[in-house]
Amino acid sequence: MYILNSKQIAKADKATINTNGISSVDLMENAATLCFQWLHSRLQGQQIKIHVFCGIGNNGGDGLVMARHLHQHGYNVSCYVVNFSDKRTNEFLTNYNRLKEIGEWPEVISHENEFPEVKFEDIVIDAIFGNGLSRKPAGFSKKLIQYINSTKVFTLAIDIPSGMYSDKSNTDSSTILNAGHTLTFQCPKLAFFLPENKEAINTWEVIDIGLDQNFIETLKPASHFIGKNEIKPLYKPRDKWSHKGTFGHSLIIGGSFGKIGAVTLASKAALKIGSGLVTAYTPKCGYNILQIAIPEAMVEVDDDNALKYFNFKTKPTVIGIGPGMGTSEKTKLGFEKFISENKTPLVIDADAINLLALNPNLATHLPKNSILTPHPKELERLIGTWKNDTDKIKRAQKYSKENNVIIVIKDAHTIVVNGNELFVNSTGNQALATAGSGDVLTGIITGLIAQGYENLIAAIYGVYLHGKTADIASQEIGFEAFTASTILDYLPDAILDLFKQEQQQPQQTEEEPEN
Ligand SMILES: NC(=O)C1=CN([C@@H]2O[C@H](COP(=O)(O)OP(=O)(O)OC[C@H]3O[C@@H](n4cnc5c(N)ncnc54)[C@H](OP(=O)(O)O)[C@@H]3O)[C@@H](O)[C@H]2O)[C@@H](O)CC1
Ligand SMILES: Nc1ncnc2c1ncn2[C@@H]1O[C@H](COP(=O)(O)OP(=O)(O)O)[C@@H](O)[C@H]1O
Ligand SMILES: [K+]
Repeated sequence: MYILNSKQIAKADKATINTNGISSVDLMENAATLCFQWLHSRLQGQQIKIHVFCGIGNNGGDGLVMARHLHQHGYNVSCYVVNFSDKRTNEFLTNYNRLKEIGEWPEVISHENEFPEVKFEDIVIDAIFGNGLSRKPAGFSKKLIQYINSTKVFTLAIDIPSGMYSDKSNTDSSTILNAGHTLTFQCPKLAFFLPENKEAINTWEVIDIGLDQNFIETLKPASHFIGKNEIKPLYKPRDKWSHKGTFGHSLIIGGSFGKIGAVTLASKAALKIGSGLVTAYTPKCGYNILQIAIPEAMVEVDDDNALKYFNFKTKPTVIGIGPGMGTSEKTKLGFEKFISENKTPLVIDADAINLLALNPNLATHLPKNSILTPHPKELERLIGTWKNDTDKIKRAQKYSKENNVIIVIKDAHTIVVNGNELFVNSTGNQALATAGSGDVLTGIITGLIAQGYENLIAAIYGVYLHGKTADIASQEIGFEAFTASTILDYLPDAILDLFKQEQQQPQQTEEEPEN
């Protein structure tokens, strides 16, 4: 599914109206009615006080439509116009009149003295600012957002929490409404996945308002939300006559004294995802550990307690390098020599990223489409300190383009960056916040490339499956007891799940609407 930016959404709105013979007011009526139905199916007429705060643009228009339906269904609702400007859109005015026609006059709020009392047990519908936000809220609209936030009331945001831009940073979180749930139109917004918005975005789901898909294709959107529908077609079925040689040879380079576990986990993961052969290349101190821990793997050794020579004999299909490797001087020198001579596809993680960051010229030697898998701290070493999360993405895109590499920005929402393209992962949860889970990801991606998955696909697919293990396992064992080894245990379930029930609407809510 595409992630459209605010300009693309506005264009798609216009194109749908122009070519599909639907008026803008009808598009709004459909969109907002779906939002009303979402709430109605949950409340079933309960007399909870509902406050609908409407701006003066089309987001406000949505709020007015919802207020009308809520009144007509007998809810206890108060509707307010947040009068931050004299401009009103036609669709707003049409729905303002429709509300008046049923005898309901919205209250106009033009000053902070006019804020209604909002109680914790009420419900707020946030239709103040939507996709047309052009600057951060100020004055009494900012105060209103802060007031609503201070009540901790449940807030249903329409399209996007007010004060949040869909595709760029508003780093002043005090000007963003904290939504309990967001009903977003047509597609998820990039802002939902940025750590800086973690207070404002909680659960969300997409409301399909039927924008013209053919037109959206012509926009060639560069950002994608990766769910099961996107992943399933990537799966490569195995031929009956295939043999271990068909599925490539992964070489995992890493480990140092006290950190052989990292290379062990990555090697196991490469095997478990289906690499035909796996060799671990590690310091001598790792030999017995690896041979005992993984009977399926071969082991080659380097110097005593840390890597130095990087002179393995294996001829691998792909190399995963970095887990547990350390950054000692001898390892650094050996690594630099290795990178400047190596031509084999690479997955670069952990200390290999740290060493790359220490010597930026090395990146020019990386084979095209090498994959880097930094966690936030490693990313900062690589691309420098960012001002905000959109700056972070821009810097990663620049690094990716300059060096022809793919960057996997690991986080609660992992984003795969390939030049301008972004692939936002939909799976994973806080169970993965455990030592070694990144090492396992390195092994998974390496093992996928060994089997013939293209590098970009291996990164997207690997990140999805890695997260999926946590989604499945946490239903059965919770978060705490999940360890990096649990990822390996649940990889079979994650793969088989691709062929189970069809994907539902992308959403981050646990319940389905009742009919
Ligand atoms: N048919 C359709 O198109 C459909 C659209 N839909 C709905 O429309 C929404 C987009 O509507 P929209 O474009 O009218 O923008 P919206 O966010 O309501 O307000 C813009 C107004 O706010 C103003 N403004 C901005 N920032 C400000 C600030 N900080 N402080 C003060 N003022 C500020 C801005 O002023 P300006 O920037 O021009 O100075 C302008 O007057 C979209 O999110 C969805 O909910 C759905 O119904 C589906 C069908
Ligand atoms: N809260 C979270 N939600 C989802 N995924 C997470 C969360 N915390 C961590 N992860 C995932 O776990 C992995 C952690 O990687 P990393 O920090 O490199 O671990 P390690 O160095 O211990 O191997 C990444 O894939 C990251 O996306
Ligand atoms: K809103």
